[in-house]
Amino acid sequence: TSGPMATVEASGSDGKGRGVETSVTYYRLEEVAKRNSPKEIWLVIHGRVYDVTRFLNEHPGGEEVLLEQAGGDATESFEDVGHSSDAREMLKQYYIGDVHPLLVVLDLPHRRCYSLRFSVSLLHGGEQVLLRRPC
Ligand code: HEM
Repeated sequence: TSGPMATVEASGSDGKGRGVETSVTYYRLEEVAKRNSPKEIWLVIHGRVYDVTRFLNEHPGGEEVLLEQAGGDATESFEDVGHSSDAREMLKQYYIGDVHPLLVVLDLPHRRCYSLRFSVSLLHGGEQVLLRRPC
């Protein structure tokens, strides 16, 4: 299979009488893993998927570090650098969807080692969960 696993649209009220609509596209980890070359680079940071292809030659930290993380979970390396709030703000322009939490969990028994973070809430702003089996 290919393409995003699902797009979930939700609408509701924000409690102040205003309508709120949210749309989240969920990707399988295998889909992300394919985008691992300079032609197309996707990264996962805190359970969110970013297409950083057009950011590659603009990254102040260089292309190399992004290529190293391409197609995988870059949460730890992104946080280790101590990126500024400006850098965190920039993430938004490259956001394309989320990693689906349930699929990630189901896939774990097949993996020898892993370190995965994702947000539990269907909508944004949920708790972060870290699942880890060290290599
Ligand atoms: C879309 C994701 C990313 C964005 C938007 C981003 C953005 C930035 C920005 C704006 C800076 C300048 C310093 C700052 O404002 O903090 C920076 C520096 C840097 N970034 Fe990233 N970055 C991303 C991903 C990564 C990843 C995955 C790594 C992996 C190691 C990384 C490593 C670095 C390094 C080493 C520097 C240089 C720090 C320095 O020279 O002081 N970045 N990045």
